[in-house]
Amino acid sequence: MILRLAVPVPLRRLFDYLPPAGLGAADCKPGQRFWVPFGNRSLVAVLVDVVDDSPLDTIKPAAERIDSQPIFDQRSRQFLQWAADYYQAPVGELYAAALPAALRKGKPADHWAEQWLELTTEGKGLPETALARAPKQQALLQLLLNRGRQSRTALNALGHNAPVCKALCERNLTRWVAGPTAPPPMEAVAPRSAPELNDEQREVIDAVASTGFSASLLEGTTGSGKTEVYLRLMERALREGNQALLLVPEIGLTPQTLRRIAARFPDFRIAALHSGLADGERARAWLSAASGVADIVIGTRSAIFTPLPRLGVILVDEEHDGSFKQQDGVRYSARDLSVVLAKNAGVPVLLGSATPSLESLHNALSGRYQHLRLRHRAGNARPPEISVVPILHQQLQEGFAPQVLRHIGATLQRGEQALVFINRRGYSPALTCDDCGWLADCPHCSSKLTLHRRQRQLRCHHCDYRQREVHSCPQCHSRNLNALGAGTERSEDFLTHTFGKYPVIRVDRDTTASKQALDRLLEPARNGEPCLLLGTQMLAKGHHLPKVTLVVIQDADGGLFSADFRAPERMGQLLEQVAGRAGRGDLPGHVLVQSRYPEHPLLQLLLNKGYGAFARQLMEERKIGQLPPIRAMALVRAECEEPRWAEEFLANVRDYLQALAPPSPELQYLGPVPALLERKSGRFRFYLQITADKRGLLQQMLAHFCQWAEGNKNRRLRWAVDMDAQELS
Ligand SMILES: Nc1ncnc2c1ncn2[C@@H]1O[C@H](COP(=O)(O)OP(=O)(O)OP(=O)(O)O)[C@@H](O)[C@H]1O
Ligand SMILES: [Zn+2]
Repeated sequence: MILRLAVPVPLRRLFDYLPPAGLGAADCKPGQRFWVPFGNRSLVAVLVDVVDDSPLDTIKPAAERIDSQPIFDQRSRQFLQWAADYYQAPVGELYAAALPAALRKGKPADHWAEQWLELTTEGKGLPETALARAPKQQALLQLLLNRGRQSRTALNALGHNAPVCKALCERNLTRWVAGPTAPPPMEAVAPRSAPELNDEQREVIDAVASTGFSASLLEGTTGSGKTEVYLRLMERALREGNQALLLVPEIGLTPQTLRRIAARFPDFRIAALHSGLADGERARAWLSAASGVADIVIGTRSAIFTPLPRLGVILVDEEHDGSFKQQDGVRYSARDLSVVLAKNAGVPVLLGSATPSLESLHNALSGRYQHLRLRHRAGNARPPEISVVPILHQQLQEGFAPQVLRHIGATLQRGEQALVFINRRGYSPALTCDDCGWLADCPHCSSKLTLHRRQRQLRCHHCDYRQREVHSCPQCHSRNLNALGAGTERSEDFLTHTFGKYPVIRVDRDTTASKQALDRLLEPARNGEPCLLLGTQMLAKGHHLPKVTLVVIQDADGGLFSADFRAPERMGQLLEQVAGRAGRGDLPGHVLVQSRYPEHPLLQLLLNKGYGAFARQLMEERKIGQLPPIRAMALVRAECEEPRWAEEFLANVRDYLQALAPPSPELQYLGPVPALLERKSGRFRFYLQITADKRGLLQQMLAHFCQWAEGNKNRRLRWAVDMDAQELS
């Protein structure tokens, strides 16, 4: 008997081992983890297959079995293999990416096994009122009758203490049994009932069949009640005894989101998977999902790889969000994989957004996905009114046009809230010397350092390099240093100075180190007091603040002239999402967009016709340029401290690939070219771009290439395949 294991090393194959000493065929099941010797290291590997024979002459035994039961079920193993093939990723690394850190490091799943309290036959048969004189015992009994067995963790969280459990056990009404991991308890919230659906929402829900595979894009304007649609579809799956998976963007998984869901589903077990959890809690949540105990699984990108044995529906919120694409290591798209998983599991998947990605829109317009729409805002809210404020020859104050400042003042005076969007954190994005022209550069990247005045630091936003703020020029010693341009800190100072009577709340990565911090910061805004919110894209998504009636976009021009063909799409999404924060309650909303190019046709289209028309125009341009999503695109990336090596390597790659498949109108090569950020963390970065009519051909070529390139012996050069690349940076 031979064990075939996925070992976390950068090689695209499985590895054969003998069973650990003392274990037989019946002890080794696919999906269990093992410690295996690899070179002179010991690694955590996952058993994928048990076979009779191996092509190898000498095979080492695995060192030790870690799990008594499999933790990856068959469907998740197939899914991971599929993803490894599609993204040209080493399958062992993909398994590692699927596991939470504590399990990746080899802690046995049994460590989180739980005790469960369940009813005995006597307990089940007890008349309703039998324990009326012991109300605590009665309450516990009722809970077990209504909701089935309960984990010790859940009972503690619900306030059913040990003596009460013991009393019921002594009466032989209940007993403790060993069972699977339960999700970490959530903070208690008051249950909330659902609003009545409007007609549009009902049509959308009816259009999604409850069983069998289907993929749908829900294109629903901001504030149209998409979340309500997700909740209803989840509810339907839960009532049928299935698990629901909700994927959210990285900044979308806030305590507020969790509370909203917990309030709707008090009777179901929720496992949240996100980076804010301690290792142990995250392992607990993951195992509770993998064993089928958790009913609802909410997570960011990597949650797509969690085994879900009872999966019944998948929902992807803000499907256009860039954080669904992993940008290093195994470069997968959780959004795209969600459709594959739904297909494998035979369940519906719904991708929702007010600003769908061109990829999903293309799939919807070509009929591959069902195209569902919510065109109106839910409740009484109306769409906001949008105006452009030209700023080219205007006398600006710290980047704000005078009429914009007047509008902000008037809004606050009416007792309403204003939101100012600035897509740059820190005080100023460039520090320069007025005498000699010196500019504060990152020593490791081809980028400038951002001044963070609060911390008295200069920081690189690409590699996180930090140094003390300087007050004289390191080159000519002049003290005439000039901070150019404004980030959130600088605007905060200015707006606080100008509108001092009202609280100014700055929301960016620096003020919201934890998810709880964001919640706390937004507290005054949720309470409805007049205040001024100021922040980066963290403010653009998901927040529902009915008193925000004015949204100011300080600089709309960022995406208009970039070398990245996706930049206008991202700009459009961001502007529409930010604008969508205005007027979500009963009060009408107004959006002011400052621009140096108010006549730019794309900006005009976006502001006058909305994102839908804008995106369809971009699609026409992609057709002309034969760019994604019309064609498939992959990048081969290479980076090295020695730029020549990376460039040479990619030139060889190009020769190799062209020998396999010569360029043609259907298959085009570009590069090697330097990445938009040419140097990062001391390494020079280049890519080779391949666009193809047929995804299958691209896949085949790249699979051959990976086998060839795995032999690359230059340890200082890193290379990677980026299938369906999202960024050219
Ligand atoms: N059928 C309904 N009747 C009344 N109010 C509703 C209904 N559906 C949703 N709402 C309310 O409308 C508001 C906006 O809904 P929700 O946050 O779900 O919108 P959304 O489409 O997800 O918005 P966005 O994409 O901008 O985040 C919420 O306060 C929600 O409770
Ligand atoms: Zn840097």
